[in-house]
Amino acid sequence: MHDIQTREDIELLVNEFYKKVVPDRLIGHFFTRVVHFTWEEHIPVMISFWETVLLGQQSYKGNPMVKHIELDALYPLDPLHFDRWLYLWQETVRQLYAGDKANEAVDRAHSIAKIMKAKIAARHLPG
Ligand code: HEM
Repeated sequence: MHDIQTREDIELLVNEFYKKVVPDRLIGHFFTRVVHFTWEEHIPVMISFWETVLLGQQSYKGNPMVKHIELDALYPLDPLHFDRWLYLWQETVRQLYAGDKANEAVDRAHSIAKIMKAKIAARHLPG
């Protein structure tokens, strides 16, 4: 088993991740019913995001925080959704890759999710 080294490695990771996400009972509906995006556009954005995070390519220019605040307004995102997302992400990374970048993919997802969860939870407070 090798480490994550190229955009193609990330492409496989993202595609395999979504094979688990789409039929998932807890979070699949966000991708199939809540948002109306096209996979042809979304997949390359996700690949670029992880290429930027892990391989330093600067190919992603966007704001995931804003996207998820908008998503939460359409259908409330709660901690269980984040836990499920992270579980499936970690499972997919571990199935495919081993090494520093693979560890980083898991760790960075957890730290980004923690920030997203906190910002979204704060928006759910009254007042
Ligand atoms: C509760 C867990 C999550 C759910 C249900 C979820 C769902 C989604 C959905 C439906 C979109 C498409 C939004 C749109 O195009 O309108 C999206 C975009 C995205 N998500 Fe998540 N997400 C979750 C957690 C995360 C986490 C933890 C990360 C990062 C580690 C992440 C990274 C991204 C990125 C980079 C995009 C693309 C934003 C853009 O278009 O610029 N997501 N997510």
